[in-house]
Amino acid sequence: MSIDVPEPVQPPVDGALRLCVDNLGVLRGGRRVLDHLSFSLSAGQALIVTGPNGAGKSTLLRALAGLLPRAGGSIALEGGPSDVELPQQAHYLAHSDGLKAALSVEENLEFWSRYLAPEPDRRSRTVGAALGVVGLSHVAGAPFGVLSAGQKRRAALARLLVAFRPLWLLDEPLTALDRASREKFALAMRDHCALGGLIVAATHEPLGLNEAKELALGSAG
Ligand SMILES: Nc1ncnc2c1ncn2[C@@H]1O[C@H](COP(=O)(O)OP(=O)(O)OP(=O)(O)O)[C@@H](O)[C@H]1O
Repeated sequence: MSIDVPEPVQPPVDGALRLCVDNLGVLRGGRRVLDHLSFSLSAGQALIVTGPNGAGKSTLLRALAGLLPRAGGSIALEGGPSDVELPQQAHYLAHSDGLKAALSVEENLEFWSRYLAPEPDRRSRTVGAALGVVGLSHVAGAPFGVLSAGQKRRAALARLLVAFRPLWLLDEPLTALDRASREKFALAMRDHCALGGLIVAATHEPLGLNEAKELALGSAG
C-alpha cells in the first residue's frame, strides 16, 4: 500500500510579481472575441474566468500563453526576470493533456521536468512527489495511454508541479476528476498561491479557491 503525503509548503517567493492585462483585444476567425479587456492579478492570487460556451475563456488563456496574437492592448508579467518572456514563466494546461501515450507516466513527467526545469529550483517537486500529490504513485510505471480519463488529467496536473513556473494558465483543469482528486488539486493550487504563484483558470465549476477573484466574460459566440 502506498500513502500519498504532500510535501510541506515552502515560504512565499516572487512577492512582487503582477500580471497586468490592459485593453486586450483578440480576434478569432476575423471576429473580435475579446475587446478592451483589462484586469490585474498579484502574486498569490487566483482568477477564475467564467462565461458561457464561446465567450472567449480559452481564447484569453491562449493569448496569455502567447499562442494567439493580440489585436490590441498589452499583456505583461511585471516584477519577474526581465530576460524571460511571459510564456516561459507560465504553464498552460489546455483541454488536451500534453503527455505521450506510449511513455510511462513517470517517463512523461521526467521528460517535462528535464525540459522545463533544467536548473534545480527548490519550488519544483520531484516526479515522485508530484505523483504523490495527484495520487498516481501506484500507476507511475504504466503507459500514459492506458490510464483512465481522470487519471490522465491528474498526470497532466502533475506536470505543473515538476517544474516551478509562477503563472498557471488552466483550461477546465477539473475535467474528469473525481471529488477526492478535485480536493487534492485545490490543495495544490492553494500551495502554488502560497509560494507566490498566480493562477488564471477557465472553468464552469467551482475550483475550491474561496479567495479567488472572478472575471465573467460576456456573451457567447
Ligand atoms: N480557430 C478558430 N477560428 C475561428 N473561430 C474560433 C476559433 N477558435 C475559437 N473560435 C471562436 O471564438 C469564440 C471563443 O471561443 P473559446 O474557445 O475561447 O470559447 P470558450 O469561452 O472557451 O468556450 P467553452 O466554454 O465552450 O470552452 C467562439 O465563438 C469560437 O467559435
